[in-house]
Amino acid sequence: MPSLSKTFNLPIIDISAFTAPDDDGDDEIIKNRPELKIQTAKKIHEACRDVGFFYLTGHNVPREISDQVLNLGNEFFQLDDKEKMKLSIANEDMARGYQRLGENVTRYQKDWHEALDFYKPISRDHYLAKNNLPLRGQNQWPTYPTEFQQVFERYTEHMKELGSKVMSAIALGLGLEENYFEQFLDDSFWVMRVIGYPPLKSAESTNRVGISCGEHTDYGCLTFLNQDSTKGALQVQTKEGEWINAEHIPGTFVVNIGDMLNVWTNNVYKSTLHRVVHKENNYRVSVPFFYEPNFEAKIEPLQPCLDIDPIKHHEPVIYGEHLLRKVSTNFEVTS
Ligand SMILES: O=C(O)CCC(=O)C(=O)O
Ligand SMILES: [Fe+2]
Repeated sequence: MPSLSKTFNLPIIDISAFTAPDDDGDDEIIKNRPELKIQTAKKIHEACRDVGFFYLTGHNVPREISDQVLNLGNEFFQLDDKEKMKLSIANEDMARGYQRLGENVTRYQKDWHEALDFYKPISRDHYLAKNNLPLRGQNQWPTYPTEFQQVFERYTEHMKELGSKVMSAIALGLGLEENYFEQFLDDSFWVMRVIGYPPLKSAESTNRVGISCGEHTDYGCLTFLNQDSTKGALQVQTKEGEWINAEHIPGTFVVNIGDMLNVWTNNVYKSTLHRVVHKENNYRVSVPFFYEPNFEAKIEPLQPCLDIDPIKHHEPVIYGEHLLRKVSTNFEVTS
């Protein structure tokens, strides 16, 4: 039976206790930082436990740059197909690069979006390169718009910094030392997708199309979604199985947790199902940044979570192996 979709307010959490620089002049934060950190960590803990999704403010990523990445993404997708296909994932490693409409699949249905994917660059002696595996290649940067690479690389630095701050808050919220996760994240195998969504109605005569992006959980650690102002596109499933809209709120990121945090917390935190159903007439752009563990990181249930429930609900996972399994089922490439 189809579920209803309605607008619902996901928690909005201010992370400035973790992000505000010591010299930014906000005396209130500087004076009360330890206490504010604990309050913030508690809010994040509750959001991760209860919904797995929240909005983030106070993140210190300049608005100008998060708007710019959306605009540059939009400009790129307006190029003609021939130009875009010059960056096809088939040129490289079947993961880094451009995927045209319908090339992404979720549960055997084509997703109605096109995308450009970037991953952490790797060296020639990386395990992936030596074993000729997917992800072994180089990122394929568009030459037009000309400032694309430079802006997205700056954005990546901001997002890695933010990812590590949110993970400090998560560590505190779980009763761990603030820097606990650093050992697993200091060489984060991040992923950044630039996604373009034509209206869903443009897919009507195409075979096996599902929705704009089929329902899924994210497979890593934390996702920071930068979405344009299109209404009603991103939907999140509540514990009750109802689909609610995660509308654009200017100046925020939508943050959700991925499967690795579900393993780390032995199911205390949920990686929540979400999907995109873009019914408006405009061309929608979103840029999710996936802040992920190191490729070699071994993820297994954490002691504070086992103190609550000693039954281990997950076997240890090596993040890179998990990633390769996921990447190999994502695309259906036709020439
Ligand atoms: O475009 C969006 O709003 C969400 C995309 C998404 O969930 C994903 O790429 O994992
Ligand atoms: Fe997602």
